[in-house]
Amino acid sequence: MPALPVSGGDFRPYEVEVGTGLIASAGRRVLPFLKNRRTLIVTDTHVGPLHAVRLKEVLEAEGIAAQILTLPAGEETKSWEGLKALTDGLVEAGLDRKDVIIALGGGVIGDLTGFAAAIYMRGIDFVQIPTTVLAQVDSSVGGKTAIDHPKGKNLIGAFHQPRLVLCDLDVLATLPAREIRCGYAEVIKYGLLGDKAFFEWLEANDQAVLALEPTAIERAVARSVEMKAEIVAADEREGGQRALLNLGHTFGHALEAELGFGDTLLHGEAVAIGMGMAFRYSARMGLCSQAEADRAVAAIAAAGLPTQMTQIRNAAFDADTLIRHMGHDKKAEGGKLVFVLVKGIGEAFVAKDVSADSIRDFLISDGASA
Ligand SMILES: NC(=O)c1ccc[n+]([C@@H]2O[C@H](COP(=O)([O-])OP(=O)(O)OC[C@H]3O[C@@H](n4cnc5c(N)ncnc54)[C@H](O)[C@@H]3O)[C@@H](O)[C@H]2O)c1
Ligand SMILES: O=C(O)C(=O)C[C@@H](O)[C@H](O)[C@H](O)COP(=O)(O)O
Ligand SMILES: [Zn+2]
Repeated sequence: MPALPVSGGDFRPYEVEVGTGLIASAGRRVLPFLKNRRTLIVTDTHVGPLHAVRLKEVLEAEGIAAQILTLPAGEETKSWEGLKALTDGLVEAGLDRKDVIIALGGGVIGDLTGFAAAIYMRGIDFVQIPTTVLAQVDSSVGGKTAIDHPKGKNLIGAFHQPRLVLCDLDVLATLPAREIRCGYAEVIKYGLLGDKAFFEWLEANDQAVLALEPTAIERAVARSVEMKAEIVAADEREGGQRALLNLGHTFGHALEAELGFGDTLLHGEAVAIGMGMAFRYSARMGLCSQAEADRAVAAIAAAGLPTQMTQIRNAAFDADTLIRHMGHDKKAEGGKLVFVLVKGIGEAFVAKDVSADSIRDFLISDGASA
């Protein structure tokens, strides 16, 4: 399929390639961006043994000197410690401003490498080779890079767009089923926030997407990237409509923060629950019909994703503690919470007039403790 452009915004345009055999031809594809014919591949301990050596060989066959830096797999690496290890590695590798780093991994490696690229020598280029469904459909595109802070998700970061994104569908074959479901949460998010026809296609094809059937996964990734590219081009810095990509995230990030950013609750699962909550809250407030909310929740659950915080653990989450976490949400303005709510499936909007009391009442009705 033709490359998808991310262009039209106030940033240097770039392309997202979606297809098979992209790592096999990565040397030729990244070469135009490498002035020094050398690079550092940043990966993690799961992806490295599976895909990094092959990428290095492909690059070397094109005359590109490639080193590999492997960081521990998992959300914990999106931290000051992970950033220190990576920036130390960049210094040790002697990379200069004309060099390009390659992020080979999921959203953790992509967000961390993008942030390191944004600050190393005040900014060098990077290429994204996302290896999870989630990273292909969401995190590799759009230039949000960050690490987590114990108080909140992605609190330390920068906008820094990649030069190129290669979404090689072949690498998804080694992905655990739980991670495929996490990626699906961000895929269905696009339908829920702004494309009811895509949502309906997903309702009918969810199992084919989850089974990575070639035409289904290609369509799911391509449509997601297309929607993200359009929104990012219109509003790179989230002054307005980019916030729609945050559907489910105010609730989801609060749950992630409360659980300490480990693997008890993965980001995609948190977003799945958060979207369930956003639809239930919207229905409770009379903004959307109960039938639409039930349909959205049923479609998320049909993919084997959780939709309620009561599914995470037996002990109830404390409503006020969750609201405190929400206070660290980057959408909050002057201490007021901002939520992405819905009028129906495919009709998300940004709500700035949400009272903390109504959220508290909702959280308690949804399983939190008072
Ligand atoms: N920047 C953005 O716009 C954006 C968007 C969405 C999510 N995110 C961030 O992305 C992160 C989540 O990303 P993720 O879900 O990709 O998690 P991840 O990077 O932790 O990857 C998930 C797991 O799969 C493993 N893995 C990755 N590719 C594999 C492969 N091909 N085969 C086998 N194992 C593989 C990883 O080692 C890890 O254990 C979160 O930190 C989230 O905040 C950022
Ligand atoms: O690209 C965006 O914009 C998003 O909101 C995509 C989200 O899926 C992603 O999780 C993002 O990292 C959240 O951003 P944050 O600004 O809420 O930390
Ligand atoms: Zn997300």
